[in-house]
Amino acid sequence: MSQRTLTFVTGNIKKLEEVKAILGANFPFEVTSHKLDLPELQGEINEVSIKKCQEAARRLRKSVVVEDTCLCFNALKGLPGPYIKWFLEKLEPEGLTKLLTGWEDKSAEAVCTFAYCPSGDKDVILFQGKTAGTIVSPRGTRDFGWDCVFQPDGYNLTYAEMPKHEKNKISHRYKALDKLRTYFIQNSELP
Ligand SMILES: O=P(O)(O)OP(=O)(O)OP(=O)(O)OC[C@H]1O[C@@H](n2cnc3c(O)ncnc32)[C@H](O)[C@@H]1O
Ligand SMILES: [Mg+2]
Repeated sequence: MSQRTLTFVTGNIKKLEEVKAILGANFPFEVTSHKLDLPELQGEINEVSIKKCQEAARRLRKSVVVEDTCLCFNALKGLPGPYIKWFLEKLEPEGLTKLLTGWEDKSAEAVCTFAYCPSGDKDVILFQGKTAGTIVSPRGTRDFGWDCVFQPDGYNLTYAEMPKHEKNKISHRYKALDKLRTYFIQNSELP
């Protein structure tokens, strides 16, 4: 019997790896990916995800899942937030740490938002997960975004120093996918 598929639209291979590892074999849908670097509008976190999802569904003409990840510094009232990609690209991980030099508060929140746009439907369903942590000087591997500067609360290791399966048990992405998984198991006739 062929398994139903869920199309995850992303230009980021590391995200896709984590999504597959976290959902694992028991997820009732096969996750296939479509590489598309979508335009990301400015706005609040949920708004960015909703627009991104609608655009992906419009372009591919089918139901899709997209994901947007934010890194929010509390001292900066949530910035860089959805703009973290561009901050990271220009400043590199060292620069992210330096951004907080003038502030005592180094706390931050990693926020992951999956958005599901059922085919032909304007309504977008969001699944969000948050993990609190501290911004530190870079430590660990450099293979995924800002992992080397984010130390989750309760750990002495940055995400980049943790084995992948440890990160995947506590991460912002894990928490969001847990909600998405529950939804798709309860609505297994979708998409
Ligand atoms: O095509 P999409 O899915 O949008 O992929 P992207 O790489 O553009 O990703 P975002 O727009 O969500 O921007 C988030 C930025 O944060 C990085 N990032 C996302 N998840 C991360 C994680 O779990 N750990 C570290 N960096 C992460 C990612 O590499 C980007 O630089
Ligand atoms: Mg993006």
